[in-house]
Amino acid sequence: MEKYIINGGNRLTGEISILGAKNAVLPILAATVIGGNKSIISNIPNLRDVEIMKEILIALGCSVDGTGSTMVIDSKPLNQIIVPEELVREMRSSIIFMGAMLARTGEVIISYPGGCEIGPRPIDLHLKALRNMGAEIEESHGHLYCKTEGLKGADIQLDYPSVGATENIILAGVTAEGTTIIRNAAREPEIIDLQNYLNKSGARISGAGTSVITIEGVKNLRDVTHSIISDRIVAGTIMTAAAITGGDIIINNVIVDHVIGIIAKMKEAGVMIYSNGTSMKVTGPRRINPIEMLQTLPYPGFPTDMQAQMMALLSIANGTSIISETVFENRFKHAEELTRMGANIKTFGRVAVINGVKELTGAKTTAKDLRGGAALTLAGLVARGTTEVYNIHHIERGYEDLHLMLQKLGADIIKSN
Ligand SMILES: CC(=O)N[C@H]1[C@@H](OP(=O)(O)OP(=O)(O)OC[C@H]2O[C@@H](n3ccc(=O)[nH]c3=O)[C@H](O)[C@@H]2O)O[C@H](CO)[C@@H](O)[C@@H]1O
Ligand SMILES: C=C(OP(=O)(O)O)C(=O)O
Repeated sequence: MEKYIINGGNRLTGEISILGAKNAVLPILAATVIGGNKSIISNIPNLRDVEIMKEILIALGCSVDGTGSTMVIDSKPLNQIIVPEELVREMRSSIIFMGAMLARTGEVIISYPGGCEIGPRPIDLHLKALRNMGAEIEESHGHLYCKTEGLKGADIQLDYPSVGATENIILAGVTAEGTTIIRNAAREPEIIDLQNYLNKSGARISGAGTSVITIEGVKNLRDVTHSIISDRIVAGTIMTAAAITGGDIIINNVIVDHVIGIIAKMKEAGVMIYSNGTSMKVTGPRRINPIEMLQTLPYPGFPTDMQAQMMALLSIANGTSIISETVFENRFKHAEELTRMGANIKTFGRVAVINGVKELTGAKTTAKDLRGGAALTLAGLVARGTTEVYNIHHIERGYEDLHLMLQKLGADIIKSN
């Protein structure tokens, strides 16, 4: 089983460039099946989740080609309606094939999605919306049998601005008859990237990035070339690496607008940040300030995907911080692991109280999920002695060679068997 071994204490300095966003590329790859067209997608990070998406596309009959960070997908030869269960169970984003395949073939058999265990993660909002659009969905033994005689535009009010449900509805609406309106839609930047990709191929979508999205159904999609936006959560993770080590890092190829919520909280913690559109200089203070209240919220609120990393940072703050996790029910598994490293953290349901300690000490820890694993790695950078992070396959779902990025910035970290 692969692990990271980190000898803490190095101040991280240097320059790094951020790659494409996992949460943007995954729904876009699912969307490539809709048109029976060719999509050339660039700036794709090399991640386990991307690999699984690729395997699903191939299993559905699509041709998938390309080198390095560019993928060429031709969905014309698609000839299957079953999305393989063992792949669907690997990650959450596989559920986006439901909307995409209903749009393409009017039929799909898919199981309940897997992914990080950070709460129950139901898909009721997806199912309700797709049923409203004319899909018949039967659930049996963990499988969803979905069929439609033809999707129809609908006016959909989401009870919660779910990212995945918003994406599924957009995809179902692309070639549906008439107009689909999503109210209380998720406003994440990755939704805008999905809209941009689809519109380049001839879809007629507007409003992504706001809470009302309108999709006018079209008959056909054409070939398309698209470059994925950079990953705001990887950028935030590297910002935390600078902050936690008292380092000084220039982060390039970041869309600063997408990390404003993260910058605000980092500044509260005493981190110095200078930015100019696509670059940031992040300098950690001598001692981190506590944050009175950090609450995770749908975008543009503070991202839940940065909560664990911030907890690692605040564990060495000069005082007490409170984190309230409002998005997922069970996303504090890293707290117990950080405690092994000397952190003083108490959790009460969805609230964590972090009493900052002067120093963390190296320990054997286990990544329980993707961002929790990143948080342990960050803590290891500053801990006295050696930290081992096990189960790094979780981390590799969302970070391309995190250890190499950190090595480049001066960290003493290796990946080992
Ligand atoms: C691949 C991807 O883009 N993943 C992101 C996406 O996940 P994902 O799309 O799964 O997140 P959602 O926005 O759908 O989920 C947010 C909350 O809504 C609940 N919910 C969701 C759908 C539903 O039908 N019913 C329901 O109750 C979920 O259980 C959760 O508590 O957004 C999350 C919230 O920003 C991020 O943490 C994930 O990194
Ligand atoms: C929870 C995450 O991803 P997913 O929705 O793919 O599990 C994440 O990126 O932190």
